[in-house]
This record gives sequence, C-alpha cells and structure tokens, in this order.
Amino acid sequence: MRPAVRVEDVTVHYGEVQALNGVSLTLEQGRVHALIGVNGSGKSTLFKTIMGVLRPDSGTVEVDGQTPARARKSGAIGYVPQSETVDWAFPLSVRDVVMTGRYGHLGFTRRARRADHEAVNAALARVELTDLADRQIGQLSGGQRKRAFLARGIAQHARILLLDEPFAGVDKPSEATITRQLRALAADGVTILISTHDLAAVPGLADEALLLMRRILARGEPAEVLSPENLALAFGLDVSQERV
Ligand SMILES: Nc1ncnc2c1ncn2[C@@H]1O[C@H](COP(=O)(O)OP(=O)(O)OP(=O)(O)O)[C@@H](O)[C@H]1O
Repeated sequence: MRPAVRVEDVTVHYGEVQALNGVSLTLEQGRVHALIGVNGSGKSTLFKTIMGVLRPDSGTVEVDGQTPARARKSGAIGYVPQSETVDWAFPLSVRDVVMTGRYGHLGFTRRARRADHEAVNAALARVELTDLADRQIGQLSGGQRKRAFLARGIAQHARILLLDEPFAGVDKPSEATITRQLRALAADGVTILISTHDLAAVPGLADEALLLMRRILARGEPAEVLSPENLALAFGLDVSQERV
C-alpha cells in the first residue's frame, strides 16, 4: 500500500537557523503517528512542510500521491492548530467553525447543502459538542475548543489529519474523547500525525512514535522509541539518576 505521506531528505532553514536536517519518514495509511520532540526541535516546521505552506530548501514531500499544496487545496489533508494560533474572540459559533472544514466541498455558490450540514452534525456528535453547537467559540473550555477543531477536521473528511498539541490544556475526559475519536478515524483509514509533549498519552494512542531533533532520532513502536536512552537523547534528561 502506498504511504499516505512520504518525506524524503527534507532540509529547512530560517535564515541561519537550520530547523530540519535531512528528515525522511513515511506515514502509513490508517495509522496514528506521534511526533515527539523538545521546543524548537522542528515539529511545527515539519507540519508546515507536509501541509505545503512551507517549501523545503531541499528534499521532497508527497501527500496522498500529490504535492502537499495540491493535497491541501483538494481537502485531502487537514490541520488541527495549536490553540495559541486561533483568534478566540472571532464571532463564530462552534457550528460555524466546524462548517469551515466543508469549504473544500462547497460548490460554486459557496452555500452549504444538506450533505454539508449532515457532515457537520455528525462531526459535532462524534466529539460530543452537539449541545454547545451554537455557542461562540471563545466561550468554550480548552478541551472543548480542541474538540471543536477536531470536529472541523472530521467534517472535512480529510484522508490525512495533522494535529498540533491536541492534549495541551485538556482535562482527562476531553483527552479520552479525543483519543477515542482519533483511534476511530484511524480504523476508518484516516492517517494521523499528532505532535505532543504528553509522553504518557502516546502508548495508548499511537501505533508509531517518531522522535525529532531537527532529524529523526528514532521511530517505531512507542514502547521501544520511548526508552530511557532515547528520551535522554531527545530531551537531555539524565534518566540514570532516576534509576538509582
Ligand atoms: N519564522 C521563523 N524564523 C526564524 N526561525 C524560526 C522561525 N520559525 C521557527 N524558527 C526556528 O526553527 C527551529 C524549529 O522551530 P519549530 O517551531 O519548528 O519547533 P517546534 O518543535 O515546533 O517547537 P515548539 O515545541 O516550541 O512549538 C527553532 O530553532 C525556531 O527558533
């Protein structure tokens, strides 16, 4: 089976700063992949490269058999942003936000049709936000906001979903809802890449873990990748102290 995403030998600089150095990876269809790395390790840069909003200096990226930009425009790939990047004062209801996931599907008139309303309602139900659908987006808790943006990705019917820190500032019930829905999406064949600092959540969520530090340090089964030795490499933790 063709991988959903193929990244080959990608290098990215911002001026003098090298953010990614020869990164190669594949994301397999219908699997959940966790991207783990310290602040500044290049996670957001890798996301932007896969979304086709940033062009690498060298290397190639293929998404769903297309260029990343084409995959984004066709709606094949979707993105659930970090909360900090969203303007929560914007006068949109939860339902409106989820409907933005349907923009790629709207026809020439740009008017939502029955299929669009049905997709939005189904996505709201999946993340358990039906009761809050008409509330302004800023009047939600942190976990509810994350679920609203996850619903937008679900309504989009994207084949590949990237999620930036979906568990940051999220309580346990919301974390459980998000985890359950991501596993259900993967079972439906959706390919998922999440960046997270929440190492404890990874084994129950991801099929594969990738450790990033400008390049891929390790990848594979979460339990193997999250070994004390690898975590020491990726986070500079002196785990030998903890074993004494
Ligand atoms: N627009 C930019 N201009 C200059 N340097 C940048 C820019 N964006 C990122 N960088 C640098 O590139 C490196 C990788 O940044 P990136 O945002 O990809 O890391 P990250 O792993 O997503 O970090 P975090 O966990 O803090 O979100 C960092 O050294 C960062 O300072």
